[in-house]
Amino acid sequence: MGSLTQHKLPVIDLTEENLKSTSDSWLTICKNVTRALEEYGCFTAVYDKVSVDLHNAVFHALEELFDLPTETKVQNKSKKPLYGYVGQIPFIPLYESMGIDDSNTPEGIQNFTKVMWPSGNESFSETLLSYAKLAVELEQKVVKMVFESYGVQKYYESHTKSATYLSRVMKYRGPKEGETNLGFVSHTDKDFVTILHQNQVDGLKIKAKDGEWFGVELLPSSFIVMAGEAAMAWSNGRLHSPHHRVIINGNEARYSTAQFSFMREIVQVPEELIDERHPLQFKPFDHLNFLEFYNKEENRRLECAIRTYCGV
Ligand SMILES: O=C(O)CCC(=O)C(=O)O
Ligand SMILES: [Fe+2]
Repeated sequence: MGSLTQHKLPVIDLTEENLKSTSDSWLTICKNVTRALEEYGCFTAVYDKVSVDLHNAVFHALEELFDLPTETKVQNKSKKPLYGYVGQIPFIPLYESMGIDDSNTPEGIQNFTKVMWPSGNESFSETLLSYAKLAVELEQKVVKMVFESYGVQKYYESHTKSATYLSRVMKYRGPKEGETNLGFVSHTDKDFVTILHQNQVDGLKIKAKDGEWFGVELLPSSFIVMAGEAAMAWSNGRLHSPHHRVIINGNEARYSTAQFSFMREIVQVPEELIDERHPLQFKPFDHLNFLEFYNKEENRRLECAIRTYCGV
């Protein structure tokens, strides 16, 4: 049955220029951001710090990366669960991805680059690092806004210090005749906040709370900001971590980047977010241990892994 609601993802202008010139107060914008993350679990952020040139450079760099032989790409490995190469999976044949740990630091990028190009690739490293730093800025801006709107800004600094970033870079090739167009299966992110960006090929689908799936169209200056299960637990269930998947229509390859934030320190619900109307829903948890838990075969299909892991 079709729904009467035509969902459209909220679009929030987070450019410096808009934040300076809008008649809305800072707190109003913070509340709009938080409301979008409560209602849809994500929104489209307009953010022009990533120039069109940098956007183009990132996706050229990713074409060069994915053109490497599979034997090289599978060398992207990590001790951490879910951090390395993913691809060659029969039920999602279009999908391939690699993880760059600490992508916002020169060391993180270099560690990745030297595995892919043992003799170095300065332009790849520079491009990806510049991009990751700006994506982290966007993530931190959004997290600050959420903390302020909940009146818990006093925890913002320690939260930021605890955050580490993983960039997952992805390629979805166009489907061949008769092949599935499912790019990636429905899932929720397991991190705190994800920043998604893509080349000119759309494909991301979001599941609204009423169960309806809807598509997202993105410009080079727009990013999807999405709450992961860790943010949902931290907010004591206020923020929504949405199911999403990727469907590829047409033959053009889609490239995208997902920047995930993971916490080094124990994550816990601020006491300000617990009261009679909002009793504690999640015990304090270790983010990396949660990933280990989710990585186990028997836990991969849980409806809400974080609730099973540390729900009260
Ligand atoms: O490619 C995309 O737009 C989404 C990727 C995604 O959902 C993920 O890596 O968790
Ligand atoms: Fe995702």
